[in-house]
Amino acid sequence: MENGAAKPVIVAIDGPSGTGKSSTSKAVAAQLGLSYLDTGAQYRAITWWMVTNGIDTADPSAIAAAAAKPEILSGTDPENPTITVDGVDVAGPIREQDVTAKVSAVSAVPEVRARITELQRAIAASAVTGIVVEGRDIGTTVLPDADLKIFLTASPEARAARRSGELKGADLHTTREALIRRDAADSSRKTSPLAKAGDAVEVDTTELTLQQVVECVVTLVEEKRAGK
Ligand SMILES: Nc1ncnc2c1ncn2[C@@H]1O[C@H](COP(=O)(O)OP(=O)(O)O)[C@@H](O)[C@H]1O
Ligand SMILES: Nc1ccn([C@@H]2O[C@H](COP(=O)(O)OP(=O)(O)O)[C@@H](O)[C@H]2O)c(=O)n1
Repeated sequence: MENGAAKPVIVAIDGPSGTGKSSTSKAVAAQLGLSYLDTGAQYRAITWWMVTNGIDTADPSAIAAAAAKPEILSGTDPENPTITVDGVDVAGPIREQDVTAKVSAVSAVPEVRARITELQRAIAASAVTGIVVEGRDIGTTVLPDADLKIFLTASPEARAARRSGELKGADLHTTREALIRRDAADSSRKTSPLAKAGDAVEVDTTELTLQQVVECVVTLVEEKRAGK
């Protein structure tokens, strides 16, 4: 664009657990001066609130009835992403095992998805230079008009090895089984399941370093901006 600021660029990055969405999205956003939104953290935050407030996460109607109650705020600086629920910093607790085990059940409830999707669209619309939004249904449902859609994949073995590395030596087999179970639940739910958008670029990260994946996505964004 000649005069004034460039049009904000919207990048959607989806894929199963451990494919590199968060690390790639943060690095791409930081490199390109864009905002960053981790939508998985929002679903984890609402799950944390349900657990903390004694809501039965196996009861979809109880979850639906409480879905509007917590106030979830996401900080979108890729160098320092933050997440609070009713003013409480939950960045640590939302990564705990109990929340991880329950998040797929909570995120499958349509009232939860409607609430969180609305938040995500408002955040994306207010990003001045643009935003990288990562999750499961960003390209298909949340931001179907995104300028660029990426779908990251990797073998279950690579994903489990990455996750158990993070969880400080957690058993590889158990981690792999838990990942596969969560992916199956996320892919088979009725409301906006984990899926590749028809116009998404698929990148298999199994044999790539994080740096290679970041370079690949940065190049794709730059090509889009140049109108290629
Ligand atoms: N291409 C890659 N090669 C090796 N490790 C990676 C790669 N991409 C990400 N990782 C590592 O794998 C772990 C999970 O990555 P993360 O970005 O959290 O995945 P996701 O957001 O898809 O669950 C992190 O420890 C990250 O540093
Ligand atoms: N856009 C999104 C993002 C996450 N989620 C849900 O939130 C969970 C946690 O997402 P996450 O990105 O933190 O997952 P991990 O990278 O920790 O595996 C997923 O397993 C989904 O159940 C979703 O339903 N839709």
